[in-house]
Amino acid sequence: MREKYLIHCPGCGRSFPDHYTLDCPSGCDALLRTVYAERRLPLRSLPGVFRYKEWLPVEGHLRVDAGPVSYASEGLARELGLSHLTVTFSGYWPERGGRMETCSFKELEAQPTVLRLREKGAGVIQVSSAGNTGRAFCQASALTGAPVVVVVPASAADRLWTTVEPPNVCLITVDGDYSDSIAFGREVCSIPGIVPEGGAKNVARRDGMGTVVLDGTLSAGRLPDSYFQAVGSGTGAIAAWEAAERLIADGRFGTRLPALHLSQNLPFVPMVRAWEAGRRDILPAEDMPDVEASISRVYADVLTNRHPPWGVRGGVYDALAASGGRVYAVGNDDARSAGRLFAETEEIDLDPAAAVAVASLLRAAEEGLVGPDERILLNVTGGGYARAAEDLDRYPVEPYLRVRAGEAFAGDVRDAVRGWLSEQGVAVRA
Ligand SMILES: Cc1ncc(COP(=O)(O)O)c(C=O)c1O
Repeated sequence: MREKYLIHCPGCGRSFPDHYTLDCPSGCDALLRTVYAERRLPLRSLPGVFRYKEWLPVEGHLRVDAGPVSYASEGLARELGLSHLTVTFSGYWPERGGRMETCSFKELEAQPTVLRLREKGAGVIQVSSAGNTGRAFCQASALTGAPVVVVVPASAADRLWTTVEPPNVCLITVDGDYSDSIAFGREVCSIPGIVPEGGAKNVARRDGMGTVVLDGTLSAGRLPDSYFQAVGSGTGAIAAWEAAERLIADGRFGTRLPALHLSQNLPFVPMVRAWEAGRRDILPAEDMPDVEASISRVYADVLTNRHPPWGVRGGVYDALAASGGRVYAVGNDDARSAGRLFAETEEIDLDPAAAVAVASLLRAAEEGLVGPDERILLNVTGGGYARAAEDLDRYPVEPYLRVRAGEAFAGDVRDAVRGWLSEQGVAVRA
């Protein structure tokens, strides 16, 4: 039987079967990609994101309604003088079919990732997050029963909730920032049986996010000329580029890559600075000066990733270069007023990150960086929190362990996580 997909390394050119593979076995510094046997996108009559199952690295599917929804904008499009604006919305908006109950596109990543891991029998997944990603994985855990270890800064713990109970989550809060949580999460993965979710390296995350471009393109009938998104790690932007390449190879939707228009929130804009300086490297002193202070001042704090996959082969720099893209540094006031404008014209509330993307579109339209008749895809990466609060139950995820920044992952702390793992029926070696 032919394989549904293979993993391909753009570094050495080798292709191989997937064993939940995150890195090239030859050690190449490149993001691995999936290559699907089906070149033409077949659609499945399945719910949510699994409609695009043939281009997801999974065999089965989950019975979950959460997927991207796309529509031709009228209100915002009129306001901006754009004749072909497609909005692809990830969040809770039942009137439009939006059923992502944790309200962000991180559910597009979490569902195929949890399923891929289960199918490959790779172990229990570990996720470090500042909020939306962790919440999406808690929800995936609650829906599937899959055990998940989530590490977050203590200040973000109240962002972790689900709309169904109970998630099977070992929540560890770290009394420090997002970087401390990432460092602690790495140590947790030293326990055999716990595997890192892999971030941008994980093809299930990228292909899940790439469904935004699939959905927006099918809705509009052809590939967009321009694609707008706010970026923190930029994984969604890489995913958009890869999905667009697949649609070009499909042959039915156009031949040109959409230009990526990527935005970050001032004053923390490392990718904007590195791009404007024409650099493949992010230099902390130049691109992230006063890092703690600037992170504390942004409106959309989910965009404050200090280690984005920028210069790696197949990363964000390459995606911008290949597509002839642009970057935008958006101030808090502009983001807030763009969020209000969206709520007035489209009638749904936005995640602050999505408001940053809308602000970049406003600027592009005002400055003529996009033409009035261009076909535009706006990736609204999160929203509908107010709507969800009216309709849905909310179950907070309680911390299982609380640790200090820099605390060693040893002794009682390590034993506690091992104890939790064995409760899940995972064999834990000494
Ligand atoms: C709502 C929302 N939009 C955009 C982003 C940026 O995504 P990425 O970090 O993959 O670039 C995030 C990241 O958490 C997010 O939660």
